[in-house]
Amino acid sequence: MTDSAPLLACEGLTCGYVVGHHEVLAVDDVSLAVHPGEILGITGPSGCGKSTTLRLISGRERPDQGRVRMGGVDIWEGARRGPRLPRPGFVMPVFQDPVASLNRRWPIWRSITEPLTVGRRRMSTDERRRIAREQMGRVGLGHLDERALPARLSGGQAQRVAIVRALVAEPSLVVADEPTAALDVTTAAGVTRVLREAADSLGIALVVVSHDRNFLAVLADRLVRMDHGRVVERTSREDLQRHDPTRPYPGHQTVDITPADAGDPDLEGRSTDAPGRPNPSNEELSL
Ligand SMILES: Nc1ncnc2c1ncn2[C@@H]1O[C@H](COP(=O)(O)OP(=O)(O)OP(=O)(O)O)[C@@H](O)[C@H]1O
Repeated sequence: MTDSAPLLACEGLTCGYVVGHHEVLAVDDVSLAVHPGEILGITGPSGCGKSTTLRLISGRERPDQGRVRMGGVDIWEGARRGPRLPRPGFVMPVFQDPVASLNRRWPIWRSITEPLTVGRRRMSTDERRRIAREQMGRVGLGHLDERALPARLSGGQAQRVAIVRALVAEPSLVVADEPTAALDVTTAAGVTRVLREAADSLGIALVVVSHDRNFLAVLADRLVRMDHGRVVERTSREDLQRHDPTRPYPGHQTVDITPADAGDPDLEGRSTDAPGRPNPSNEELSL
């Protein structure tokens, strides 16, 4: 893992918005990288630039300055309209509000398999329903009717559907913005296991934004903390887990925040030693 090239490498990302007569610098010189199978957490107070960073690194928004490279390719170099992703479905999003992220008029089989139809062969309804059922079974939703509408699902069920939808076309990168914020603790733990499994068994890289540092301490391999648009702290998983989670995090080890191509710890890969990683023992959750 440590020898692998970063799947996502961002350097010097800067993004501002004009609000009235002022410019808000939402993201200020952010550099980070993620490797296949790695989960990077981004945390920080409200308004510090987490969601904007996620939009920039997933190609949903163009930075004012800086580069976003996916699979070694600068996605904005020479781009006239949208980003030039390595392939369709290379990056998939998971949003905070799972029900709102699904088309409320579509049965869930249609939402789950919709990414499979983009730029690919036509698939019959029967085939799509079969695939949806198969995918649902893998995240503990095998008992649900794939013809149900999202309104029939609980928040946790809807988020699993949204995650399956994000994973079905085998993305290389999944970006998730507060994926458990709308869920209770138990449901959130199930969703956390599904995300971890996606990284471990499918080698998918994940970038997860959350204001909840304890949640990220369990899920992520590395954590960056942002404040006022900047990365102010980078923490390894080992450092996170050395700390008693029942107490607030004091100043744990702060490492350098130099640009990604100048010896950035983000580019040096993840640690494989992850003692506190949630154990995805539930077979149903296996992806
Ligand atoms: N489309 C936009 N237009 C104007 N200002 C924006 C826009 N998007 C973000 N901002 C501003 O940029 C700053 C960073 O916002 P962002 O949503 O990225 O922060 P955040 O850390 O995700 O916040 P939260 O945790 O509350 O969602 C904020 O001051 C916000 O008001």
